[in-house]
Amino acid sequence: MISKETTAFGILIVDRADNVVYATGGAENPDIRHQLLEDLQEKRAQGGGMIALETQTRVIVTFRSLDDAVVFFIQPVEAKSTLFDLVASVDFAHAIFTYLVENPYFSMVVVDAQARIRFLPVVHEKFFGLRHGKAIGRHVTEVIENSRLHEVVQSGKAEIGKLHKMGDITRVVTRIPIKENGKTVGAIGQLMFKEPETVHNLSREVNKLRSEVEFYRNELSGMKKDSYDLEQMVGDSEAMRQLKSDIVKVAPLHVPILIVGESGTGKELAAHAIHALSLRSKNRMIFVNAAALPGGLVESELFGYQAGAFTGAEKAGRKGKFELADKSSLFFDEIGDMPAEIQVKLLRVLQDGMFERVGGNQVCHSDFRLICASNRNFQEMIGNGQFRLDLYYRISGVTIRMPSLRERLDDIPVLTQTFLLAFANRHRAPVKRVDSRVYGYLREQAWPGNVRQLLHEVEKAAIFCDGPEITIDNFRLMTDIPVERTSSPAAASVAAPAAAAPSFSSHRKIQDAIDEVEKTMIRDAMSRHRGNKKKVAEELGISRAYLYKKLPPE
Ligand SMILES: Nc1ncnc2c1ncn2[C@@H]1O[C@H](COP(=O)(O)OP(=O)(O)OP(=O)(O)O)[C@@H](O)[C@H]1O
Repeated sequence: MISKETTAFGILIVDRADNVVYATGGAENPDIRHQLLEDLQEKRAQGGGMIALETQTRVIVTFRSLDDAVVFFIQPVEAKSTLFDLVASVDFAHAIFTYLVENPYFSMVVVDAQARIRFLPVVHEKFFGLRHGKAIGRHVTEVIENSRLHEVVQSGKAEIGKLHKMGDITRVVTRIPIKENGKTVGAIGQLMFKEPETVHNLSREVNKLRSEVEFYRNELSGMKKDSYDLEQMVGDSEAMRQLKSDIVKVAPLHVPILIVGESGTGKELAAHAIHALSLRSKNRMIFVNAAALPGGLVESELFGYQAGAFTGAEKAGRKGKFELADKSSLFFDEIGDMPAEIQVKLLRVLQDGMFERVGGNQVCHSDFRLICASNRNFQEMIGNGQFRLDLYYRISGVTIRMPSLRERLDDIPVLTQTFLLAFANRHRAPVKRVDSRVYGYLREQAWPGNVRQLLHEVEKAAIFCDGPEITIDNFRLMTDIPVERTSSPAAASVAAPAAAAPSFSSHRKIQDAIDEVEKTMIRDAMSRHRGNKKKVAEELGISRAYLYKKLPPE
């Protein structure tokens, strides 16, 4: 039977000859005493430590070996004590506690319920110029300038990350009330950051990230709302004015539109504008990239599938792109890259909007408005059997041709400024000015990658420009710009349905040389970017689909 005292706090002192010279409280418990007296030599050698003892009650013993004795402080803990678990399972727990109280970043000032200092780490004593132990028992306000630990003891409310000014020095601290059985028994003060600048830097970083998130959120919501309109298509040249006026005319009509033009001329932007100006604009435009359709899944992607159509299919079945585009627009990008076997499958749905889901036998109907885009030469493809003539008729109710940048050099200044403004917004940086000679220089370039390439060159120049003004020197990498790749792929701005693009046979011989240069450039860029196709396409100002076509089969 263990008496009340034997489970209480206790002290045990053992002299150099291993005799117990003092035992009180928990130290009178024979079980505890027996365990503490074991391996005394080892404990002396350790100098001090912590032990978790599992007797009838749980106790934590802290011991210290002095010159002439070993002193044990016994403290009973609750059955579910986390402290006990830590000390019992980590045999270097004592070292951890020492680290926590001695390391300047963790070390804490401890005050009791009367705000008297109970513990002040040595680093703090040195900082305040106090001799060791001199602060103990004094009211915290007498020792630490501007301390608020007494307020925290009073209020019982923590103060996290507060600035603490002591003379010329400002630090960031945390003050936490310590409670036992719901009562505030003291408080601890702890240093969080030596320099408040660290916090300012962190907070600046967080604000920057926040505004970037905000920016992308706005971008995204803009995309979701399909809020693209003609304003997104920057340019006031004659060619652009004509293009915009054509778009305004055809957008509200229920005719399929084919947008042709070289890579990077803004075909996708035009598709957005057409949708935004159409009567279907309140519904989301649905996208299909014909060049990126996964082989085995083309049909289910486009037409959807019936419940249980195949293994791995979603239980409830799934809508395909045509169904999703009901009462909206369906944008088929890179339609010229559509594999022949798929082309034939599109004929019916493009004729009357009727289709069947994969695995189903019910005929569905979708009221979609078709917008297609391609940088391919349809006349050539139709001529050599790569593209079906009947499909071409169905997609090209009206053909819109995007002017290349070379045909609208007057737009270079406004495009450059637009890109610089967007760049500055994105990076939260001031907008750079442009030396007027830059525009003349830019007009002289070949721009095979069109607006996309101009965009990339302007952004690169903004990165390389250290000052507030962009000069020709900042475009030095433009020596990399490849020679002109192709001629315009298609015909007049708004063409009659059957009007295919003009032939380019007169360019054939030059074309061979161009193809050769193109091959070399792609090969070099592939090796420079270690096969990263995205980067290669970006650098060369060509679309990824085009790049895939030009790469040798793997
Ligand atoms: N008139 C313009 N005003 C502002 N930005 C433009 C304009 N035309 C093109 N751009 C920009 O150039 C880049 C390429 O445009 P987009 O993707 O619409 O071209 P694309 O003709 O569809 O290219 P691809 O044939 O390679 O798919 C985009 O970043 C786009 O925002």
